[in-house]
Amino acid sequence: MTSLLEISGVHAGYDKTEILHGVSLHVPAGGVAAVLGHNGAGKTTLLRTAVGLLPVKKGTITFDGEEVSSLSPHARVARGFGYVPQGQQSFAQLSTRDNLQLVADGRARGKQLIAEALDTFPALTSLLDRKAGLLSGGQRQQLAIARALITSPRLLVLDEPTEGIQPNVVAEIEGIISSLAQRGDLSVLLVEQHVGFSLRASDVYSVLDSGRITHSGVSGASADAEVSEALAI
Ligand SMILES: Nc1ncnc2c1ncn2[C@@H]1O[C@H](COP(=O)(O)OP(=O)(O)OP(=O)(O)O)[C@@H](O)[C@H]1O
Repeated sequence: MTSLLEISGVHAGYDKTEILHGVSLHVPAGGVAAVLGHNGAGKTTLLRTAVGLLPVKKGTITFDGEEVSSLSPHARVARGFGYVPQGQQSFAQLSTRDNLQLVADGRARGKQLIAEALDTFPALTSLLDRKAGLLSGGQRQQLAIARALITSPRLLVLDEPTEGIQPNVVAEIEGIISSLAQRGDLSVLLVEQHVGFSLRASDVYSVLDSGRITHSGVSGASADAEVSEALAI
């Protein structure tokens, strides 16, 4: 598998505090890469650096063969980055429909893109008139991913999509991520704390510990023991 995203020896952080100390990983084209790690390991910092919200101090980020390390977040979105931050963010006072419409506005195939997003998340169809702030955590997460899909990303960057979500809905989100990855035209960089979920939904994994990748490899049930040991769980 060729890589869509290559992160090579990246150092990054906040002002004078370096959080990532030379992180390297790749997202296979049409595949899913999972990043696992404890709270505070630097997972969100890594995603924010990947999408351009934090500067790369050293190292490179390459997207589809082009170095994007110093491109703005906007320029990365234009190339096909879609970012779903932690916390299922959407406009709480707006309806589900308006939350989708806001992203679709101005896009040539806006209507069709909304229809496709609703095909992926049929549960949202009956919630179109409900304010986003009244949706459950799982429904809000679906809305957040649906909003990102309307931008037709080539790379979907997901930060802990199961955080704060009931176990039965976790399985649903897992199924959706797996089916998105089957489309072939979409790659996913996924940060997750659930080991089983991450290894089932991904093709490759990396374990991040204190800003360094300590373990990485091909996902699957056989990786479970190594990852659990790496995370000491
Ligand atoms: N805006 C900030 N300014 C300074 N330090 C920060 C900032 N945001 C996060 N940090 C620090 O960076 C480190 C990594 O945080 P980060 O949020 O990337 O970890 P994480 O692995 O995503 O954790 P979690 O699973 O809890 O979300 C932590 O020590 C955190 O305190």
